[in-house]
Amino acid sequence: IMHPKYGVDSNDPEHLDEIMADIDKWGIDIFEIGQLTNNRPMTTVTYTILAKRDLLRAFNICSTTMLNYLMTAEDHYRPEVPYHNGYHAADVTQSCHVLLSLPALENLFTDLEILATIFASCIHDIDHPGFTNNYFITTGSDLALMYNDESVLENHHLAVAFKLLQQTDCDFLASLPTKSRQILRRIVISLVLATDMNKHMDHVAHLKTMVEARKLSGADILSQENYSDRLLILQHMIHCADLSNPTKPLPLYKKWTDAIMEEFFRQGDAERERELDISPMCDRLTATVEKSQVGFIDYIVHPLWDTWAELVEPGCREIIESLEYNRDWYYNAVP
Ligand SMILES: O[C@@H](CN1CCOCC1)Cn1nccc1-c1ccc(OC(F)F)c(OC2CCCC2)c1
Ligand SMILES: [Zn+2]
Repeated sequence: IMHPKYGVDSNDPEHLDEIMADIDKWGIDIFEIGQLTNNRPMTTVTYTILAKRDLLRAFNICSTTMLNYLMTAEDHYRPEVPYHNGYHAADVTQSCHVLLSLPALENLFTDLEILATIFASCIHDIDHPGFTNNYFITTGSDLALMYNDESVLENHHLAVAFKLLQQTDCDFLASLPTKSRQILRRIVISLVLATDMNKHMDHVAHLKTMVEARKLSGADILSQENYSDRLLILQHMIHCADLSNPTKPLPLYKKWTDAIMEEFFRQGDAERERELDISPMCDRLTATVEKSQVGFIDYIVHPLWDTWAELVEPGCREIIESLEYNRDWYYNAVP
């Protein structure tokens, strides 16, 4: 059967054609894609990328099954959660798609590794409840009990995503040989676990070590890195994509900031209600949004992207410039 061009129907196909022409560009408007597809940004973006990269054909994936999985997965993101919903999933997936195409990474990854990265990105926050790992741990939730306080949400996202494959007509990996399924599962688990902010410092340190080692060995291009280095690069890539909001065009960045702050404030409201300590930046009565973004960029986002930029230079120059422009904008907006 034939499917719509981007996998989903649109109320304005011509306009969607225009927007989707930028699918390979940093700064595509994910919010507009959602408005044109009845809130299906994740399915639209992921299906388009997999089809464009010819991965559906490469792995003999049935389009109907792929779309069944993507729609079901997108239905398992919670629309009432301000930030961690299908729009964020679409954003991280499309950002990884652009990073995978950087010249320095050309011909480095296998099709299976690329499929795994796109799959991991689109499900990496599935069924996110809109509260942090720390909230579930300190409130002694069943989820923290289930995962022994270790990467609680990330383990949950993985379990939900793989469970959905067991639904009839959703197993888009059915035609993969068992060995490939096992390799893909291994990569997806490792990439989603890598999005745990607790792992941030280890990431940056580990990638810095690899970049330094390559400098010493004089290897000027990334080629045929060993498996563990390739996996490390993909882990860093999805983490960069997850923390890429401050590197996007300012109007988009501001929308992401409004969304995450509302999500954090709702957690702060719940903590106040339960007479718990209110987490940093979660108190809507005392928050300093602009100052927090400057700190977020200076201490977390810029150091992370600086390391990445060194690995893939000069592919990220514009992205870093956009980040530095945005940082100055928020710095000057501090009341
Ligand atoms: O929570 C963040 C890291 N923690 C580290 C410990 O201190 C508090 C912040 C990362 N993270 N994790 C999930 C979502 C986000 C996250 C994503 C986009 C964010 O801002 C903007 F780009 F939209 C964002 O901003 C928060 C509020 C002010 C500073 C950080 C957060
Ligand atoms: Zn995320």
